[in-house]
Amino acid sequence: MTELSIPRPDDWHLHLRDGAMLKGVLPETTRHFARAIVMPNLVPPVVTGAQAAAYRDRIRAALPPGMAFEPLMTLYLTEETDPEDVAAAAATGLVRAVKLYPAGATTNSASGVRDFDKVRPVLEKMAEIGLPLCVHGEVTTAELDIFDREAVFIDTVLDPIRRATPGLRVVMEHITTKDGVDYARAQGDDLGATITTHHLIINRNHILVGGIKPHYYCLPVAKREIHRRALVEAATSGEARFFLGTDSAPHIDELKESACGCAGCFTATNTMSLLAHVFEAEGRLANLAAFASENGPAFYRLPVNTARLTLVKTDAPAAWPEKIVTGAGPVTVFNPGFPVYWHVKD
Ligand SMILES: NC(=O)N[C@@H](CC(=O)O)C(=O)O
Ligand SMILES: [Zn+2]
Ligand SMILES: [Zn+2]
Repeated sequence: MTELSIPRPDDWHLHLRDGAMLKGVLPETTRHFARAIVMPNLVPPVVTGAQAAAYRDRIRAALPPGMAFEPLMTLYLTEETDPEDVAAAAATGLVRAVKLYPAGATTNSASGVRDFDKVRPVLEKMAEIGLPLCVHGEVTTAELDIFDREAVFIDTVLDPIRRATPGLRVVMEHITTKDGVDYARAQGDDLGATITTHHLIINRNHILVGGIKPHYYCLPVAKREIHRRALVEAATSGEARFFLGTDSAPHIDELKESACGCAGCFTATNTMSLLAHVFEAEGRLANLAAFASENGPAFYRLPVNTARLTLVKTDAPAAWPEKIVTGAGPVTVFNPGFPVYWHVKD
């Protein structure tokens, strides 16, 4: 097949940041995606309904002229979050999910949750109203090996939270392990899991072999090849519980290429080309629509987009800029390290 038409995709996990960075990276997403679940880990974080409304307005103001794009807002769960504020923000459709960051787990997560008993009333309210909880699933215990943090989180935090809060709808964000895939598959339809573009392409060798590659460093960190294979198999399976969340997370080069480089891969620009490549290599191009365009809306109880996106395979490799120039500084686009022949038709 050399041409593939799918419903316009959505990104169910995206970092847009704010200010000059927002302005610079937003067109990279809106070019291909109709909607995105926008992560709330700004500094300071988006905690209240009023802050989410103000952030949504800043995103709308930064949109390229004439561009239709719907930001789906999230709230950053803190130990002080007010269940009534969450419910009010969800009732108007402003807020589509609440994000749980264990304190210290990732970029800008210092205000995250330490004591899960403190957020129990919010979780119970969310279960009542059907509002999904999006979870960064890594424990932060200092002694625990960074490659084991997701698997241990599932057993010691995620599963107990779900058992204690019947009816709570949960999205395991950016799963990176076979353990995550297996756990997701064993649950009912109240659990979904997003998979990023880059975790379908890199394993931990890509970060470390032949010199350290800061642009491949993200959290959760890429794992062994058996885990990448499990993610590819899950993403391309067409199963309803797995959907695309790019976790495209821009950081300026200066902060990535540093003695203490920060976590995040920027994939908004070339995600659709990369996904078509991965799905074709599995012989599962027919399931790309499910993963990128259909399963996410079904989980979030939203309609599939009526507009469409066409991908074309050509003899010449697809080209994209090595870096996006933003007012905050240059942001390096994720480089898969191999040529990709699929590109999005204008
Ligand atoms: N994924 C990352 O490596 N970084 C994200 C945070 C996150 O999603 O954990 C970021 O905000 O930069
Ligand atoms: Zn995360
Ligand atoms: Zn993220």
